Amino acid sequence: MAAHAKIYLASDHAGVELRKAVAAHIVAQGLQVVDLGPDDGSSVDYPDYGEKLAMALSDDADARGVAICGSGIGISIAVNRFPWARAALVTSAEAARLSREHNNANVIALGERLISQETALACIDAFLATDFEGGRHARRVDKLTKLSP
Ligand SMILES: O=C(CO)[C@H](O)[C@H](O)[C@H](O)COP(=O)(O)O
Repeated sequence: MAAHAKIYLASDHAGVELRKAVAAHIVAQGLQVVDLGPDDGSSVDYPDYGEKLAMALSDDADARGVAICGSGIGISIAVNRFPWARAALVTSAEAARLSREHNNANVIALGERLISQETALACIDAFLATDFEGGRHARRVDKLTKLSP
């Protein structure tokens, strides 16, 4: 990942605690975080924060995103409504690594209610440290971009 790249974070109410832990973890590595909220655990709707995150990535090809809700499912569905987003919902560092190597994922989605903080941070580390492999995977990712009904 480019050293100057921004990492945007967003969650719903069920992802606030993990999002704050992820933010601190990334900042401690000297990387740039933009936290899109919400600030506290008052109930909000994941489509709204998925949209905020996707829109923040719309004109920044180097940027990455972290999307968190209770399961990671709702917010990953929301983010993937936007054609420039490739959000990967992962539960292991191995899956996070593959999401970068094979899928060039620009967003990692996590479920605060389903995985431990330790696993989540290991997923983040793998996601940030891994480059896209290109080659045959580039052909497939290009096809993803062109898919339409
Ligand atoms: O989208 C989800 C479930 O697939 C997320 O886990 C949400 O965070 C969850 O639905 C929120 O549920 P709550 O009962 O309103 O806290």
